[in-house]
Amino acid sequence: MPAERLLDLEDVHVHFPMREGLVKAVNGVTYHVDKGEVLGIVGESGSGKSITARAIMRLLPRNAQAAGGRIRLRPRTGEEFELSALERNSRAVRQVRGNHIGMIFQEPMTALSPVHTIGDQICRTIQLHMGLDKRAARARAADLLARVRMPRPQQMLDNYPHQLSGGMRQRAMIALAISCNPSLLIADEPTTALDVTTEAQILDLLRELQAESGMAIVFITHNFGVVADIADRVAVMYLGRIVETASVDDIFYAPKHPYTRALLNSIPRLGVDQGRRLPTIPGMVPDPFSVPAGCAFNPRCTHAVAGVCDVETPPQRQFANGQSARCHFADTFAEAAHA
Ligand SMILES: Nc1ncnc2c1ncn2[C@@H]1O[C@H](COP(=O)(O)OP(=O)(O)OP(=O)(O)O)[C@@H](O)[C@H]1O
Repeated sequence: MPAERLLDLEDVHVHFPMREGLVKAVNGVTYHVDKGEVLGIVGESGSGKSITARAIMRLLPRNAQAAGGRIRLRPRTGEEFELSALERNSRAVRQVRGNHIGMIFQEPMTALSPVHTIGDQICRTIQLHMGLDKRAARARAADLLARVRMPRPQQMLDNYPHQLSGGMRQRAMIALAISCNPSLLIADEPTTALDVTTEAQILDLLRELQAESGMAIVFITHNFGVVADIADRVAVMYLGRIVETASVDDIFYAPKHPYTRALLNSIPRLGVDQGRRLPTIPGMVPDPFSVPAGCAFNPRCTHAVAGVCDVETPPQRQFANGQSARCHFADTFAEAAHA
Protein backbone atom coordinates (compact mmCIF):
# COMPACT_ATOMS: atom_id res chain seq x y z
CA MET A 1 0.00 0.00 0.00
CA PRO A 2 1.29 3.56 -0.65
CA ALA A 3 2.49 5.41 2.47
CA GLU A 4 -0.52 7.73 2.66
CA ARG A 5 -3.01 4.85 2.35
CA LEU A 6 -5.13 4.00 5.42
CA LEU A 7 -7.74 1.61 4.07
CA ASP A 8 -7.72 -0.47 0.92
CA LEU A 9 -10.59 -2.57 -0.44
CA GLU A 10 -9.80 -4.78 -3.41
CA ASP A 11 -12.52 -6.63 -5.29
CA VAL A 12 -14.70 -7.25 -2.21
CA HIS A 13 -17.73 -9.54 -2.60
CA VAL A 14 -20.53 -10.20 -0.10
CA HIS A 15 -23.39 -12.56 -0.94
CA PHE A 16 -26.71 -13.44 0.67
CA PRO A 17 -27.96 -16.90 -0.28
CA MET A 18 -31.76 -16.57 -0.28
CA ARG A 19 -34.55 -18.96 -1.22
CA GLU A 20 -35.24 -16.91 -4.36
CA GLY A 21 -31.57 -16.93 -5.42
CA LEU A 22 -28.19 -15.44 -4.62
CA VAL A 23 -28.06 -11.72 -3.82
CA LYS A 24 -24.67 -10.22 -4.68
CA ALA A 25 -25.06 -7.24 -2.34
CA VAL A 26 -21.40 -6.25 -2.75
CA ASN A 27 -20.15 -7.28 -6.17
CA GLY A 28 -16.47 -6.51 -6.61
CA VAL A 29 -16.02 -3.27 -4.68
CA THR A 30 -12.63 -1.58 -4.88
CA TYR A 31 -11.91 1.70 -3.12
CA HIS A 32 -9.37 3.27 -0.85
CA VAL A 33 -9.21 5.95 1.84
CA ASP A 34 -6.07 7.97 2.50
CA LYS A 35 -5.01 9.11 5.96
CA GLY A 36 -7.02 12.13 7.09
CA GLU A 37 -9.34 12.00 4.06
CA VAL A 38 -13.16 12.17 4.07
CA LEU A 39 -14.62 9.76 1.52
CA GLY A 40 -18.34 10.14 0.84
CA ILE A 41 -20.17 7.01 -0.35
CA VAL A 42 -23.46 7.77 -2.12
CA GLY A 43 -26.10 5.67 -3.81
CA GLU A 44 -29.78 4.82 -3.60
CA SER A 45 -31.16 2.49 -0.97
CA GLY A 46 -30.01 -1.10 -1.45
CA SER A 47 -26.84 -0.24 -3.40
CA GLY A 48 -24.62 -2.00 -0.84
CA LYS A 49 -23.16 0.97 1.03
CA SER A 50 -23.82 -0.37 4.55
CA ILE A 51 -22.92 -3.97 3.82
CA THR A 52 -19.55 -2.84 2.43
CA ALA A 53 -18.96 -0.85 5.65
CA ARG A 54 -19.94 -3.87 7.71
CA ALA A 55 -17.49 -6.00 5.74
CA ILE A 56 -14.71 -3.58 6.78
CA MET A 57 -15.73 -3.86 10.45
CA ARG A 58 -16.26 -7.66 10.17
CA LEU A 59 -19.81 -7.01 11.40
CA LEU A 60 -21.76 -8.72 8.62
CA PRO A 61 -25.25 -10.13 9.28
CA ARG A 62 -25.18 -13.85 10.17
CA ASN A 63 -26.67 -14.91 6.82
CA ALA A 64 -24.04 -13.02 4.80
CA GLN A 65 -21.15 -14.75 3.06
CA ALA A 66 -17.88 -12.87 2.71
CA ALA A 67 -17.31 -14.19 -0.82
CA GLY A 68 -13.90 -12.80 -1.67
CA GLY A 69 -11.63 -9.81 -1.86
CA ARG A 70 -9.07 -8.18 0.34
CA ILE A 71 -9.50 -5.44 2.98
CA ARG A 72 -6.39 -3.91 4.54
CA LEU A 73 -6.01 -1.22 7.19
CA ARG A 74 -2.83 0.61 8.07
CA PRO A 75 -3.61 2.89 11.04
CA ARG A 76 -1.44 5.70 12.38
CA THR A 77 0.47 3.26 14.60
CA GLY A 78 2.12 1.88 11.44
CA GLU A 79 0.81 -1.69 11.95
CA GLU A 80 -0.96 -3.36 9.04
CA PHE A 81 -4.12 -5.46 9.45
CA GLU A 82 -5.54 -7.81 6.86
CA LEU A 83 -9.15 -7.29 8.00
CA SER A 84 -10.54 -9.73 5.42
CA ALA A 85 -8.53 -12.53 7.05
CA LEU A 86 -9.82 -11.87 10.59
CA GLU A 87 -12.52 -14.06 12.09
CA ARG A 88 -15.82 -12.40 12.93
CA ASN A 89 -15.96 -11.63 16.68
CA SER A 90 -12.35 -12.70 17.23
CA ARG A 91 -10.21 -10.92 19.80
CA ALA A 92 -8.08 -9.49 16.98
CA VAL A 93 -11.07 -7.96 15.23
CA ARG A 94 -12.41 -6.47 18.48
CA GLN A 95 -9.02 -4.89 19.12
CA VAL A 96 -8.95 -3.30 15.67
CA ARG A 97 -12.48 -1.99 16.18
CA GLY A 98 -11.71 -0.65 19.64
CA ASN A 99 -8.35 0.89 18.84
CA HIS A 100 -8.37 1.96 15.21
CA ILE A 101 -11.90 2.19 13.78
CA GLY A 102 -14.92 3.98 15.28
CA MET A 103 -18.41 3.67 13.88
CA ILE A 104 -21.51 5.87 14.13
CA PHE A 105 -24.99 5.03 12.85
CA GLN A 106 -28.31 6.67 12.03
CA GLU A 107 -29.80 5.33 15.24
CA PRO A 108 -27.59 6.07 18.31
CA MET A 109 -29.24 3.31 20.32
CA THR A 110 -27.54 0.77 18.01
CA ALA A 111 -24.29 1.79 19.69
CA LEU A 112 -25.42 2.92 23.15
CA SER A 113 -26.73 0.66 25.89
CA PRO A 114 -30.00 1.89 27.46
CA VAL A 115 -29.11 0.48 30.90
CA HIS A 116 -25.74 2.17 31.46
CA THR A 117 -24.93 5.85 31.87
CA ILE A 118 -23.10 7.65 29.08
CA GLY A 119 -20.07 8.00 31.38
CA ASP A 120 -19.94 4.28 32.23
CA GLN A 121 -20.08 3.32 28.56
CA ILE A 122 -17.31 5.68 27.48
CA CYS A 123 -15.15 4.88 30.53
CA ARG A 124 -15.42 1.13 29.96
CA THR A 125 -14.18 1.50 26.38
CA ILE A 126 -11.33 3.79 27.41
CA GLN A 127 -10.24 1.52 30.28
CA LEU A 128 -10.35 -1.56 28.08
CA HIS A 129 -8.48 -0.15 25.10
CA MET A 130 -6.25 2.56 26.59
CA GLY A 131 -5.47 0.97 29.92
CA LEU A 132 -6.38 4.08 31.96
CA ASP A 133 -7.49 3.81 35.59
CA LYS A 134 -11.02 4.77 36.64
CA ARG A 135 -10.25 8.37 37.56
CA ALA A 136 -8.24 9.11 34.44
CA ALA A 137 -10.89 7.43 32.28
CA ARG A 138 -13.64 9.60 33.80
CA ALA A 139 -11.60 12.74 33.22
CA ARG A 140 -11.01 11.74 29.59
CA ALA A 141 -14.72 10.90 29.15
CA ALA A 142 -15.73 14.37 30.40
CA ASP A 143 -13.16 15.88 28.08
CA LEU A 144 -14.64 13.92 25.17
CA LEU A 145 -18.16 15.14 25.95
CA ALA A 146 -16.81 18.69 25.95
CA ARG A 147 -15.12 18.04 22.60
CA VAL A 148 -18.43 16.97 21.07
CA ARG A 149 -19.89 20.20 22.48
CA MET A 150 -22.18 18.71 25.09
CA PRO A 151 -23.14 21.24 27.76
CA ARG A 152 -22.23 20.45 31.41
CA PRO A 153 -20.07 17.44 30.48
CA GLN A 154 -19.45 16.38 34.12
CA GLN A 155 -23.19 16.02 34.81
CA MET A 156 -23.85 14.51 31.38
CA LEU A 157 -21.60 11.58 32.30
CA ASP A 158 -24.22 10.43 34.79
CA ASN A 159 -27.15 10.60 32.36
CA TYR A 160 -28.71 7.58 30.66
CA PRO A 161 -29.21 7.79 26.88
CA HIS A 162 -33.01 8.13 27.22
CA GLN A 163 -32.53 11.34 29.21
CA LEU A 164 -30.93 13.06 26.19
CA SER A 165 -32.46 14.63 23.06
CA GLY A 166 -31.83 12.98 19.66
CA GLY A 167 -29.04 15.41 18.76
CA MET A 168 -27.35 14.99 22.18
CA ARG A 169 -27.55 11.18 21.90
CA GLN A 170 -25.86 11.49 18.51
CA ARG A 171 -23.09 13.54 20.16
CA ALA A 172 -22.71 10.92 22.90
CA MET A 173 -22.36 8.19 20.26
CA ILE A 174 -19.71 10.26 18.46
CA ALA A 175 -17.82 10.72 21.76
CA LEU A 176 -17.88 6.93 22.26
CA ALA A 177 -16.74 6.30 18.67
CA ILE A 178 -13.75 8.67 18.93
CA SER A 179 -12.89 7.78 22.54
CA CYS A 180 -9.79 5.78 21.62
CA ASN A 181 -8.58 8.20 18.97
CA PRO A 182 -9.30 6.00 15.93
CA SER A 183 -7.54 6.49 12.59
CA LEU A 184 -10.84 5.84 10.78
CA LEU A 185 -14.43 6.78 11.57
CA ILE A 186 -17.16 5.02 9.60
CA ALA A 187 -20.31 7.14 9.63
CA ASP A 188 -23.38 5.33 8.25
CA GLU A 189 -26.11 7.91 7.58
CA PRO A 190 -25.51 9.54 11.00
CA THR A 191 -27.61 12.62 10.22
CA THR A 192 -30.48 11.12 8.20
CA ALA A 193 -32.95 11.02 11.10
CA LEU A 194 -32.17 14.54 12.34
CA ASP A 195 -33.86 17.85 11.53
CA VAL A 196 -31.84 20.14 9.21
CA THR A 197 -30.52 22.41 11.96
CA THR A 198 -29.25 19.52 14.10
CA GLU A 199 -27.90 17.83 10.96
CA ALA A 200 -25.86 20.95 10.11
CA GLN A 201 -24.51 21.08 13.69
CA ILE A 202 -23.47 17.42 13.65
CA LEU A 203 -21.76 17.83 10.24
CA ASP A 204 -19.90 20.88 11.58
CA LEU A 205 -18.84 18.89 14.61
CA LEU A 206 -17.56 15.97 12.52
CA ARG A 207 -15.59 18.34 10.29
CA GLU A 208 -14.08 20.00 13.36
CA LEU A 209 -13.13 16.69 14.98
CA GLN A 210 -11.66 15.47 11.71
CA ALA A 211 -9.52 18.61 11.35
CA GLU A 212 -8.35 18.47 14.98
CA SER A 213 -7.50 14.79 15.11
CA GLY A 214 -6.58 14.03 11.49
CA MET A 215 -8.75 10.89 11.47
CA ALA A 216 -10.18 9.78 8.13
CA ILE A 217 -13.95 9.40 7.67
CA VAL A 218 -15.99 7.13 5.42
CA PHE A 219 -19.31 8.98 5.28
CA ILE A 220 -22.24 6.96 3.91
CA THR A 221 -25.29 8.86 2.73
CA HIS A 222 -27.93 8.97 0.02
CA ASN A 223 -27.82 12.78 0.14
CA PHE A 224 -25.53 14.63 -2.27
CA GLY A 225 -26.01 17.88 -0.32
CA VAL A 226 -24.39 16.27 2.73
CA VAL A 227 -21.56 14.95 0.55
CA ALA A 228 -20.86 18.46 -0.76
CA ASP A 229 -20.62 19.64 2.85
CA ILE A 230 -18.24 17.06 4.21
CA ALA A 231 -16.39 14.95 1.62
CA ASP A 232 -13.02 15.41 -0.08
CA ARG A 233 -13.64 12.56 -2.48
CA VAL A 234 -16.77 10.64 -3.46
CA ALA A 235 -17.53 7.05 -4.49
CA VAL A 236 -20.93 6.43 -6.13
CA MET A 237 -22.44 2.94 -5.68
CA TYR A 238 -25.09 1.20 -7.74
CA LEU A 239 -26.25 -2.39 -7.23
CA GLY A 240 -23.20 -3.58 -5.33
CA ARG A 241 -20.60 -1.82 -7.50
CA ILE A 242 -18.70 1.46 -7.37
CA VAL A 243 -19.66 3.14 -10.64
CA GLU A 244 -17.72 6.38 -10.24
CA THR A 245 -15.07 7.91 -7.98
CA ALA A 246 -13.84 11.48 -8.13
CA SER A 247 -12.93 14.50 -6.06
CA VAL A 248 -15.98 16.29 -4.68
CA ASP A 249 -15.53 19.10 -7.24
CA ASP A 250 -15.29 16.72 -10.21
CA ILE A 251 -18.36 14.79 -9.04
CA PHE A 252 -20.44 17.98 -9.03
CA TYR A 253 -18.92 19.76 -12.04
CA ALA A 254 -17.76 16.96 -14.33
CA PRO A 255 -19.61 13.71 -13.50
CA LYS A 256 -18.79 10.98 -16.01
CA HIS A 257 -21.33 8.26 -15.19
CA PRO A 258 -24.98 8.72 -16.25
CA TYR A 259 -26.07 7.37 -12.85
CA THR A 260 -24.12 10.11 -11.04
CA ARG A 261 -25.65 12.69 -13.40
CA ALA A 262 -29.14 11.35 -12.73
CA LEU A 263 -28.59 11.47 -8.95
CA LEU A 264 -27.31 15.04 -9.20
CA ASN A 265 -30.33 16.04 -11.27
CA SER A 266 -32.59 14.89 -8.47
CA ILE A 267 -31.10 17.31 -5.89
CA PRO A 268 -33.35 20.26 -5.06
CA ARG A 269 -31.63 23.57 -5.87
CA LEU A 270 -32.46 26.47 -3.63
CA GLY A 271 -34.48 29.13 -5.39
CA VAL A 272 -34.56 27.25 -8.72
CA ASP A 273 -36.65 24.21 -7.89
CA GLN A 274 -39.12 25.73 -5.45
CA GLY A 275 -42.62 24.97 -6.65
CA ARG A 276 -41.36 22.76 -9.50
CA ARG A 277 -41.56 18.98 -9.61
CA LEU A 278 -38.11 17.52 -9.15
CA PRO A 279 -36.71 15.11 -11.68
CA THR A 280 -36.33 11.61 -10.28
CA ILE A 281 -34.31 8.84 -11.83
CA PRO A 282 -36.59 6.96 -14.22
CA GLY A 283 -37.37 3.35 -13.35
CA MET A 284 -36.82 1.41 -10.15
CA VAL A 285 -33.65 -0.14 -8.74
CA PRO A 286 -33.83 -3.65 -10.26
CA ASP A 287 -34.68 -6.68 -8.18
CA PRO A 288 -31.40 -7.89 -6.59
CA PHE A 289 -32.17 -11.46 -7.78
CA SER A 290 -32.20 -10.46 -11.44
CA VAL A 291 -29.58 -7.82 -12.04
CA PRO A 292 -29.64 -6.70 -15.72
CA ALA A 293 -26.95 -8.06 -18.06
CA GLY A 294 -24.21 -5.71 -19.26
CA CYS A 295 -24.19 -2.45 -17.32
CA ALA A 296 -26.64 -2.89 -14.42
CA PHE A 297 -27.85 0.71 -14.90
CA ASN A 298 -28.67 0.29 -18.64
CA PRO A 299 -32.50 -0.12 -18.35
CA ARG A 300 -32.69 3.26 -16.55
CA CYS A 301 -30.00 5.06 -18.53
CA THR A 302 -31.04 7.71 -21.05
CA HIS A 303 -27.73 7.24 -22.92
CA ALA A 304 -27.80 3.41 -23.14
CA VAL A 305 -26.85 1.97 -26.54
CA ALA A 306 -28.56 -1.32 -27.41
CA GLY A 307 -26.20 -4.13 -28.25
CA VAL A 308 -23.44 -2.60 -26.10
CA CYS A 309 -24.73 -1.48 -22.70
CA ASP A 310 -27.18 -4.39 -22.30
CA VAL A 311 -24.56 -6.97 -23.32
CA GLU A 312 -21.07 -6.02 -22.14
CA THR A 313 -20.06 -5.23 -18.57
CA PRO A 314 -18.35 -1.83 -18.74
CA PRO A 315 -14.69 -1.75 -17.73
CA GLN A 316 -13.48 0.83 -15.24
CA ARG A 317 -12.17 3.84 -17.17
CA GLN A 318 -9.42 5.73 -15.38
CA PHE A 319 -8.78 9.42 -16.05
CA ALA A 320 -5.63 11.48 -15.57
CA ASN A 321 -7.21 13.57 -12.74
CA GLY A 322 -7.79 10.42 -10.64
CA GLN A 323 -11.47 10.15 -11.58
CA SER A 324 -12.79 6.77 -12.67
CA ALA A 325 -16.12 5.60 -14.11
CA ARG A 326 -17.61 2.25 -15.11
CA CYS A 327 -19.40 3.34 -18.26
CA HIS A 328 -18.76 2.37 -21.91
CA PHE A 329 -19.17 6.01 -22.88
CA ALA A 330 -17.42 7.76 -19.99
CA ASP A 331 -14.86 9.21 -22.47
CA THR A 332 -17.64 10.96 -24.36
CA PHE A 333 -18.90 12.58 -21.15
CA ALA A 334 -15.33 13.56 -20.27
CA GLU A 335 -14.97 15.41 -23.60
CA ALA A 336 -18.36 17.11 -23.16
CA ALA A 337 -17.44 18.28 -19.65
CA HIS A 338 -14.21 19.85 -20.83
CA ALA A 339 -15.52 21.32 -24.12
N1 LIG B 1 -29.66 -9.38 6.32
C1 LIG B 1 -29.84 -9.44 5.00
N2 LIG B 1 -30.37 -10.52 4.40
C2 LIG B 1 -30.51 -10.58 3.06
N3 LIG B 1 -30.16 -9.60 2.21
C3 LIG B 1 -29.63 -8.49 2.74
C4 LIG B 1 -29.45 -8.33 4.15
N4 LIG B 1 -28.89 -7.12 4.38
C5 LIG B 1 -28.75 -6.53 3.16
N5 LIG B 1 -29.17 -7.36 2.18
C6 LIG B 1 -29.13 -7.11 0.73
O1 LIG B 1 -28.04 -6.27 0.46
C7 LIG B 1 -28.43 -5.13 -0.31
C8 LIG B 1 -27.57 -3.98 0.08
O2 LIG B 1 -27.92 -3.56 1.40
P1 LIG B 1 -27.26 -2.30 2.12
O3 LIG B 1 -27.88 -2.20 3.47
O4 LIG B 1 -25.77 -2.37 2.06
O5 LIG B 1 -27.75 -1.10 1.19
P2 LIG B 1 -27.52 0.45 1.40
O6 LIG B 1 -26.95 0.97 0.12
O7 LIG B 1 -26.74 0.72 2.64
O8 LIG B 1 -29.02 0.94 1.55
P3 LIG B 1 -29.70 1.93 2.64
O9 LIG B 1 -29.37 3.31 2.16
O10 LIG B 1 -31.14 1.60 2.51
O11 LIG B 1 -29.12 1.58 3.97
C9 LIG B 1 -29.91 -4.98 -0.01
O12 LIG B 1 -30.63 -4.44 -1.08
C10 LIG B 1 -30.36 -6.41 0.21
O13 LIG B 1 -30.69 -7.01 -1.05
